[in-house]
Amino acid sequence: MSSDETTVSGTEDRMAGVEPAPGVGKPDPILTAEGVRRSFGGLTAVDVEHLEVQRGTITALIGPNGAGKSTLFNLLTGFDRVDRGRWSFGGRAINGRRGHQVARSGMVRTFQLTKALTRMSVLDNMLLGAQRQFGERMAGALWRPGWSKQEAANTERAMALLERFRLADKRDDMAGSLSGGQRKLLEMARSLMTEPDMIMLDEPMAGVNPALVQSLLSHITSLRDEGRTVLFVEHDMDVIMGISDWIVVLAQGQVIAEGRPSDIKSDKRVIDAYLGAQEDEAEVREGDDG
Ligand SMILES: Nc1ncnc2c1ncn2[C@@H]1O[C@H](COP(=O)(O)OP(=O)(O)OP(=O)(O)O)[C@@H](O)[C@H]1O
Repeated sequence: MSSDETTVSGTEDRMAGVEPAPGVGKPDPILTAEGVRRSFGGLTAVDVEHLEVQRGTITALIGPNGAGKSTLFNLLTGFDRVDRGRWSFGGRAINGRRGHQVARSGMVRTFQLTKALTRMSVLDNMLLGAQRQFGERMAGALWRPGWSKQEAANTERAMALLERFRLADKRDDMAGSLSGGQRKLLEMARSLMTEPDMIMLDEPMAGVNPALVQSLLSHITSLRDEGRTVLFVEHDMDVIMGISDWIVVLAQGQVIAEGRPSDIKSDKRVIDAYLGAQEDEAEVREGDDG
C-alpha cells in the first residue's frame, strides 16, 4: 500500500464497494438531497436528481465555471430558495430552513470576509461566529443571567481555535490586515465556533500564497480526521485530487459523475466537460509565461 493510500485508508473502507456513478447511494450519508432545482429566469442553474454525501469524508464538488456549484451550496445551506426539492442532514429534513437554522443543525459554510468584517479584530470575527448559538437574541440586551459565562466560554473557545490555526498572535489585529491564506484560516476557524458536524468550504485555496497551501490542506484533513464531514468547492486540480476521498462533478447544474479521484481522472464525460478545458487553459497559461 502506498503512503497516499495509507492516509485515507479509514475513509476508503467506508467507500468500499460504492460504485462511481452519478447519484449513487452511500453507506452512511450525512446529507441526502433529492430533486433540488433552482432556475434564474430561463436558466436552470441547479437540477440535481439525487446526491448523497458520505459522513466523515472529504468530498469535492467540482465543475466548469457556471456549473452551479455555488448555487447548490447556497441552496443546501439555506442562503437561497429552491424552486423545488428536499434534503436532509443527519436524517432530518432541513429544506426550507434559513441559514442560521441550518448552521444550528450542524452544517456550516465558510464565508469570505465582507468589508464590515475586515474592519473588526480577528477575535471579534471569531466571537461573531459563535453568535448563532446564543447571541442573536442578545443584541441590545445589557445583561442577562448566563451572558458573561457564555461570553467567557466563547472567548476561550475562540482563543483555542486561534491557537490551532496559528492566528493567536493576530487576535487584536484587524481581519483586513491578514494575508489571503490567513483569511482562509480565519474563515475556517470561525466556522468551527459552533462545533459543526459538517463544514462546507467555498474555494479554500483561492488567493492563497503557495507557502500556506500545505498548512491549509493539513487543516482540512484534520477536520475529517476528527470526525467531521467536509464538502468543498475548488478549482485547483492538484488540491482536489490530493485530498478528496470522493469527487462529485457538476456540469450545467447536473451531477455528471462521482467517484474517487482515480475514477474521475479517467472519466470521459468529465474530461470532455471539464478536465480537458482545464488542461487547455493551463497550456495557454504556460505559453503566456514562456
Ligand atoms: N443570483 C443569480 N441571478 C441570476 N443568475 C445567477 C444567479 N446566481 C447564479 N446565476 C447563474 O447560475 C449559473 C450557475 O452559477 P454558479 O455561480 O452557481 O456556478 P459555479 O459553478 O459556482 O461557477 P464558478 O465556478 O464560476 O464560481 C450561472 O449561469 C450563473 O450566471
